Amino acid sequence: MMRSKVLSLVPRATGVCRHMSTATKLTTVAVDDKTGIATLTMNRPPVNGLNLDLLRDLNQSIGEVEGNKSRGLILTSSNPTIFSAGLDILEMYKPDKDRIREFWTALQDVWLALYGSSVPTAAAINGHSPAGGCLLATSCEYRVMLPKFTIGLNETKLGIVAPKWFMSSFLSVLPRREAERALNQGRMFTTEEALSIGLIDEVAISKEQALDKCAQFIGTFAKVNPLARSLTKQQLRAVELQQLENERAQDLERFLFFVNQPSVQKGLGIYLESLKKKAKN
Ligand SMILES: CCCCCCCCCCC/C=C/C(=O)SCCNC(=O)CCNC(=O)[C@H](O)C(C)(C)COP(=O)(O)OP(=O)(O)OC[C@H]1O[C@@H](n2cnc3c(N)ncnc32)[C@H](O)[C@@H]1OP(=O)(O)O
Repeated sequence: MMRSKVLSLVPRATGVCRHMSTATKLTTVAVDDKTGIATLTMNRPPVNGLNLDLLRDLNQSIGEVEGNKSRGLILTSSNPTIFSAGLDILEMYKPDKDRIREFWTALQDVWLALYGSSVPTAAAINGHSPAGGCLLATSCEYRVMLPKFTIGLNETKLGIVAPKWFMSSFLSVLPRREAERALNQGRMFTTEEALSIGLIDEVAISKEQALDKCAQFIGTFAKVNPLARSLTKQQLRAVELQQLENERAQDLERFLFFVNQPSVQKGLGIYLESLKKKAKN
């Protein structure tokens, strides 16, 4: 059955996959007709850096999945080695004063939509997932990761501070003691370390297997009343969601104040240079 504007038909392992009405270019949504599960793929080369445009497209795609009665949402990346490199540092370095407000507001929107999503969510982490990438993954209810990649909130290593709501997602997955130590250290975990600490739920040997495992997780809710499940999830997550809703404006001002500090700008500039030098070598 056609559930939205269909742009193309692409066969997948589980069923016929319908590409939905994503007029956007940096994300795609494909709904499997057999399972009813939507796969949301980030596609912003080279590293899925979360800039304003990708954040806007993520918002639109999450909204689309919420609206099209999908049974669940799997978040993944089209890049074979990077889930997301986190926030695009170019948005924060020597920022345009209007754009950076829109950027942070769009990031808040993405977190509220994903962490608060009414459908079951899972991340197929098919590559590195630092900082904002880890935020996206930990906002989902389940995580499956491929071997030999890294994940974590490395902000302190960059001389920046993860906001409270980044920490909320992290704390919804890790025990407090582990989360506190990792956040203070800015620690990046290998896939194997992430599994042993509980930051991810499973390891998969391929992206296909990761998507299947995510679909299996979402399938575990098949016999659960959807309204009861979604109200339960929303109650469990309500405190953190409400806190950001209540403090959105202050959170934005705190971010702007912090990011515009000369020492923070200097640190971001040095970090960007080091990334570029690494890319050249
Ligand atoms: C009191 C409370 C106050 C609170 C105030 C709030 C304060 C601010 C909070 C901000 C929170 C920030 C969250 C973030 O997400 S910051 C971003 C963190 N991300 C990283 O550290 C990742 C950096 N990248 C990497 O480690 C690697 O690139 C990666 C492992 C992802 C991939 O490696 P690979 O070797 O495959 O690719 P390259 O390193 O060669 O990169 C290719 C090009 O992409 C550029 N790049 C990479 N990452 C970023 C990025 N995050 N932003 C912008 N650009 C990025 C890299 O420079 C290369 O570019 P060129 O090809 O032009 O050289």
